[in-house]
Amino acid sequence: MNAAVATVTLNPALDQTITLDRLRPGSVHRARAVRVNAGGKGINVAACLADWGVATAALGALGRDNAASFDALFAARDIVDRCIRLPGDTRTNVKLVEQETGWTTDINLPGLTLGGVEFDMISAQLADVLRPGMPVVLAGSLPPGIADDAWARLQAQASAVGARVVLDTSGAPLAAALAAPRHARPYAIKPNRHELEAWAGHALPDRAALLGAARGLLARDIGLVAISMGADGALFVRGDDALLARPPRIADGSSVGAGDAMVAGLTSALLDELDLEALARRAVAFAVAKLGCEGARLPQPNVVHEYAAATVIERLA
Ligand SMILES: Nc1ncnc2c1ncn2[C@@H]1O[C@H](COP(=O)(O)OP(=O)(O)OP(=O)(O)O)[C@@H](O)[C@H]1O
Ligand SMILES: O=P(O)(O)OC[C@@]1(O)O[C@H](CO)[C@@H](O)[C@@H]1O
Repeated sequence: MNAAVATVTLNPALDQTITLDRLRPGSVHRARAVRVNAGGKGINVAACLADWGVATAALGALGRDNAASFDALFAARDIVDRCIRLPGDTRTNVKLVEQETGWTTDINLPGLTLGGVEFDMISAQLADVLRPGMPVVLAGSLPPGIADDAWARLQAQASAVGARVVLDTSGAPLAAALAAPRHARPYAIKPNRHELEAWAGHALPDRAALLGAARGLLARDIGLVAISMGADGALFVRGDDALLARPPRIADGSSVGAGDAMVAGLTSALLDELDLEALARRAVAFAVAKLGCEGARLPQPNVVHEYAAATVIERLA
């Protein structure tokens, strides 16, 4: 199968979600429930895209010793498995969900150490799937052993063949990717508000500040900026157009993976060459739809279409 989209996850994870009444640091807890899902940002994006019917290849590095959940996910969703396997275990990230408050506490581990050889193997896998115009999602943190410019380097590789990079990362790797030469910058980025504030180095307290930051990024040749703001929705800015998209319903419980579903929706909209409003509706609808499901999963397309139609759009001057 020729993939229409590729996702790269350099630091995937098994997500262990533990439900508690309430987190009380320093005390013994009796968990209500636990589940484990194959995850990591790019893997989650691939899973949502596959549910939407987009032929997707997942690239990255998995530990050989606990790869079964990933193998099962790829097989069940028809995701093209382009992940290299390394000795050892993929990290397990712990998500503590409090029933009383609805809060989630994430404990994300560092992950398997990768070296230059492994990075080159992943880059070779990417070279093999890249096509002009193809959306390529680069997502998540970088594992130990990988330099901060890893996303910037894969971005340059993808841009060189005319692929469109959708970047979702934070901290130093985001800064390095945005500082790349103009022709090798990402086509689209989806920071959440806090990630963008960290990159900007100051608070972005209101809509005007967020819009200003987004326009500053467009001026650096980023084609599309989506700033997610949790239950408040997201700001989408492209060219002269800017809008705020609010979810049609507020979901309870863990919001883990909502951002990844949003990236998947945005990516599918790029494939379909949607205009900005339709893209924003699609992206928010994917996120809201995912919030009703366990793990990285979308419900039937008609549910997503209903959420897209009900997403509230406000055009910004
Ligand atoms: N409680 C909620 N109810 C409805 N929609 C939500 C809620 N939380 C998030 N969303 C939707 O999901 C989108 C992405 O959420 P968020 O801003 O939390 O992303 P994120 O920080 O990248 O998430 P994560 O890293 O946990 O996947 C939001 O823009 C919004 O559309
Ligand atoms: O440590 P990173 O790479 O920043 O984030 C990893 C992670 O929190 O992201 C996904 C949710 O977005 C989870 O599946 C996974 O555990």
